[in-house]
Amino acid sequence: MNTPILTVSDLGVGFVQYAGGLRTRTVPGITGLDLEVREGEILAVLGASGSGKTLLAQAILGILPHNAHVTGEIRYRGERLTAARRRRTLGREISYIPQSVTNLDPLMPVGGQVRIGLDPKTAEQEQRRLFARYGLADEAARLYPFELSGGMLRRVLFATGVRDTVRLVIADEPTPGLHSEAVAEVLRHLRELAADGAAVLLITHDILSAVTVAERVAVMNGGRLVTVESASAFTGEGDGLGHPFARELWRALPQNRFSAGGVEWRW
Ligand SMILES: Nc1ncnc2c1ncn2[C@@H]1O[C@H](COP(=O)(O)OP(=O)(O)OP(=O)(O)O)[C@@H](O)[C@H]1O
Ligand code: NI
Repeated sequence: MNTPILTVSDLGVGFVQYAGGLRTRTVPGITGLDLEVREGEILAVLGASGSGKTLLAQAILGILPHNAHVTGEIRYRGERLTAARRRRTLGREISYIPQSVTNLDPLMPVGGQVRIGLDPKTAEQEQRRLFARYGLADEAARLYPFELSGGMLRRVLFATGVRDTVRLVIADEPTPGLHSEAVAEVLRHLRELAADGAAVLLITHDILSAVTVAERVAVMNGGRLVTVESASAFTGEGDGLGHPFARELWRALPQNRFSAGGVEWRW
């Protein structure tokens, strides 16, 4: 059995809001969430907009907004992921592929952004290697983000996020707005990282990407983890899915609507 890389136990994220005067109230963002990702595995986290997926990523990375209050425990390779441990591991062993290309600096050529955090002696060479790995031309290193297409920017995000030493990859919606070939390419890159032994947490609301690339699919709704299903159960009419919510998601896909065993799907 592969070793657990990331273990999240009873995670809670709440937001402290002022309710008039000095009174505050806590609005829940994530409640009682448990999950584990093992080396070499892709776990997809699937959920509608606002279900708490990005909050989960931000909680792991320690980059939640200041008004957020976190409870529960996050372990990386068996040990608590404290602020000190994050400083040592983020960008080296733990890599983050953010939801938005606005995470790139608009005022800096992309080659320089890929070299950030690399050993200065070998940074240039390593950046070229990463560009080659992600199908970016050498000359693109001198370009600014606004000069690149959406698909190329996604590749730059991979090149900035991924290091040789990586053991945990957190990718937050790496495929929106991409045409199907570019989506397949992003998924292939995630598969490669898992094949190299990394644990991959793929956050997405695209059920087809999730079931194509992941081994297991965690379904979130309203800040809670509803169920973790085997990706292979998302097939046919979804009868192998353990939880009715997962079956409903699967059967609601346009291409599955008329295949629900002769039962007409409600519109
Ligand atoms: N700074 C904040 N203060 C208060 N509430 C917040 C804050 N940030 C996020 N939330 C709330 O937490 C909930 C979960 O947000 P989150 O960004 O994790 O959703 P998501 O599943 O990533 O959605 P999407 O698919 O749109 O990216 C949302 O209802 C959001 O309104
Ligand atoms: Ni999000």
